[in-house]
Amino acid sequence: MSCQFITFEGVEGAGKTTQLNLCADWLRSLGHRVRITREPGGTELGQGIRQLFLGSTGLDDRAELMLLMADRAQHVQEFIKPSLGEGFVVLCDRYSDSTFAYQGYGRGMDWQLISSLNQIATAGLEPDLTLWLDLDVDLGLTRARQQSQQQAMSGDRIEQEKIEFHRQVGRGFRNLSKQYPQRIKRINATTDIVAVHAQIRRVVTACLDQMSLKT
Ligand SMILES: Nc1ncnc2c1ncn2[C@@H]1O[C@H](COP(=O)(O)OP(=O)(O)O)[C@@H](O)[C@H]1O
Ligand SMILES: Cc1cn([C@H]2C[C@H](O)[C@@H](COP(=O)(O)OP(=O)(O)O)O2)c(=O)[nH]c1=O
Repeated sequence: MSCQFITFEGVEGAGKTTQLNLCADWLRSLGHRVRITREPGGTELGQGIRQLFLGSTGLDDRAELMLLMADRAQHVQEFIKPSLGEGFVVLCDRYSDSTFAYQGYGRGMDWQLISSLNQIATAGLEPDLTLWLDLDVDLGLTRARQQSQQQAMSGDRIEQEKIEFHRQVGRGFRNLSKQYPQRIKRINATTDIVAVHAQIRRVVTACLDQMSLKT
């Protein structure tokens, strides 16, 4: 297993962005060349898609899914693949697992439909490692809503979904981690920021060590 493409996943407010930034700083301090990015919104096209995705009212489920897939297709071709090709470690805030969790489990959309579209969008590119920040949905939403309040913003369209939607998303990530135990590593995100980062260091170090054993 290579360890160059790492994704961060989890429910709203799980700490993905905070941990991704800490992980990037740490990897850079070890001498790795790192690029950070996110979905939706990792390219110029994607920034427009992100606004439509988070801000539209009355968005149809299939339209929502295809916006996400258009974002991903552009992101993979324009940013992720070239960065990997240049030898960067790419840390990405959300990727395909979010679609299976939110649109699959949350919205109840057809799994096969998502898989087929995702295969087209990613051209088969899967993460080498996925860090699943496992946090109780209610706690995550509390954190996310506090953050929105501090920034004097109302939560986005997804954050405002009803609690049962978010619970389904949480179940989705749990089931995905069972389905892909080699790739998806669970991180206990209930502890403080430093302790969560320490867990991530251990998992990423193990992944990097495995890679160097194979080269
Ligand atoms: N381990 C933690 N304990 C308490 N608060 C945290 C922790 N990690 C992040 N936060 C806070 O929770 C909020 C959401 O964190 P963020 O990293 O943006 O999560 P996400 O990207 O998963 O939505 C922020 O205000 C952040 O400072
Ligand atoms: C990538 C992706 C994101 N999303 C949602 C999850 C988030 O609510 C939103 C992205 O917002 P973002 O601010 O990146 O999430 P967070 O606040 O958790 O860091 O998009 C999907 O529904 N499906 C997807 O495939």
